[in-house]
Amino acid sequence: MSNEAKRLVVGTRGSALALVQAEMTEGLLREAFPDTEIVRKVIKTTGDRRTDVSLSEVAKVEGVFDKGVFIKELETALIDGEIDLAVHSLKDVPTVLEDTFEIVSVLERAPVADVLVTKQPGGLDALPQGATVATSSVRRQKMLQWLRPDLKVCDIRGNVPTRLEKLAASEEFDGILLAQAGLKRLGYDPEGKMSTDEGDVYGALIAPDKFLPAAGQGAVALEVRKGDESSAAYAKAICHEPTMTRIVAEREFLRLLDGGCHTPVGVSTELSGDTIKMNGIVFPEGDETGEPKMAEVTGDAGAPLVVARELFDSLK
Ligand SMILES: NCc1[nH]cc(CCC(=O)O)c1CC(=O)O
Repeated sequence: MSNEAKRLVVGTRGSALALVQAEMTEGLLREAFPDTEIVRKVIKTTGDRRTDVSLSEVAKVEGVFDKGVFIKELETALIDGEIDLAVHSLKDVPTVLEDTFEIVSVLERAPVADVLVTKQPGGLDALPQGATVATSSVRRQKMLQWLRPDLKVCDIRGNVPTRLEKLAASEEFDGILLAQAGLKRLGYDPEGKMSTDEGDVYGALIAPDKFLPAAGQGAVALEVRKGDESSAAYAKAICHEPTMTRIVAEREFLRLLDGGCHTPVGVSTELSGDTIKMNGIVFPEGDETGEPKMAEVTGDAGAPLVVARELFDSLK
């Protein structure tokens, strides 16, 4: 990197969670590069603008490629040179990027479980027969109805704090499903009482061995223009390698299944020494209510793509 006045512009969405994740990124960058000015630019995405319809509708209505609804405008800002580095929740990033972009780094991952948040404490076991749970994720819908066929599901939109408020105020549904990572990063206790302006709600973890997370859940990804070696070097300097190994494996598995965010797929990984253990679950698509397919494989953590393919092959 040259010696002229150095400046790096970090682009982020404006949601409370996105801002926390941007702050984490900027903090690490400032520590590693005290001589570089780290600047933030907040960008509104299609997904932030269209909170009136379901997420799958947003992609269709707005003509945004698959699940890029939370990233498209950040990528445009990268291309226009308005920002040098885009910070994303990795879960929201499509498994296949346009050729112009590259995910070059990830921050240390937060816990990956899903959390059931309800109006009464007690978690899943305390939810009455026939209760309704709101979620916009097909994976969460399918997994929930597989564990509890009596439950009904409905759609919900909005950022994490908004969803908690909607739950506290709702007459229509009794619970929502959220990522432990997002709640934790926003300062909520995912295993206890959470206060909102509309009242208190209660979180309970769902064991991730029963309820597999989305690929990349809890990870923060840093994206640059392909070929922008300077920005890539900044990002790579703060990369958490064990997280990178895991998310490469998880995203490869999802890519092989050709899944976007609307594919009912769960995947989890665990590193121990030189090995990586992967668990996968795939639900039949559409309105079918068949049994899911599940598999577990263990392999060389140095070859995450190979292990992901083994998991994929064992589910075919
Ligand atoms: N599109 C929603 C989204 N994207 C990332 C997170 C949470 C943080 C994460 O899982 O990385 C959430 C909300 C949720 O699932 O509760």
